[in-house]
Amino acid sequence: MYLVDTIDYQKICCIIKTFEDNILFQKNYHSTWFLKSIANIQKEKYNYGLEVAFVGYSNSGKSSIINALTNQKKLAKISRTPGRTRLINIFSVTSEIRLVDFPGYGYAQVSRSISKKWKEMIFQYLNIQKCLQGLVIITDIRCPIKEIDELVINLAVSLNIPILLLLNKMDKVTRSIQKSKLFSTREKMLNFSNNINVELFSSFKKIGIHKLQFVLNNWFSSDKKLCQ
Ligand SMILES: Nc1nc2c(ncn2[C@@H]2O[C@H](COP(=O)(O)OP(=O)(O)OP(=O)(O)O)[C@@H](O)[C@H]2O)c(=O)[nH]1
Ligand SMILES: [Mg+2]
Repeated sequence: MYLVDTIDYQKICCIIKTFEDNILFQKNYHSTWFLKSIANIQKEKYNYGLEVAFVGYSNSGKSSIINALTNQKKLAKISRTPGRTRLINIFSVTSEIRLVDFPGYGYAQVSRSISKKWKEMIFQYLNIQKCLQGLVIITDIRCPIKEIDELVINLAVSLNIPILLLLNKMDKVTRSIQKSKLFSTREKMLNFSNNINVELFSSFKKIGIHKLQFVLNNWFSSDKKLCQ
């Protein structure tokens, strides 16, 4: 009897804590501010606090998702022209917590050497960034998962970096396509790991924001050690 009570008490405390974290961070995401743009991850590596990176193919909607999450229209620059984000843009949620918006990988109109540099930057970043708590990979729901996405997923899995894969622009397809794409992508991700979270998202319709916040809150949870 006593044991059952203890377990219930622990469960309740855990639920309250998750709830508090969500309330706390929901406010904080909205007051996120631009910290700086950097061109070279090696030189400017942050070695304090916690961060989450947003990566994906050019034009998949990385910057729009950061704007939707923070409920700000112009925090991250968005553009119809792929390849708009050319530097790594870092945003601060608090003095210890950062969101990192990467240039999109793989776009034909950006010269091959620049595109190659951006890819290398992401691989380098994943390998060296000790503050990284998780990786949000963004794809356009209408496009197949690209080989470069798979390479990034493989590397993140091998480094034990948690992944959230967002199928963005869900507003562009019918409900049945949304469902089947979600199902098939979840199936596909099992080939990499059984721990990859896949969700639908639309920054236009503001769908999926709460799930995104929930995952980020977990990654940023106060139990995690700040890197120093
Ligand atoms: N329909 C629809 N369009 C979207 C959505 N999210 C982003 N877009 C559009 O997609 C285009 C690219 O958005 P960005 O946020 O700049 O994409 P990005 O991945 O940051 O692009 P790069 O920085 O160039 O790699 C813009 O025209 C956005 O308005 C969405 O949920 N639905
Ligand atoms: Mg961008």
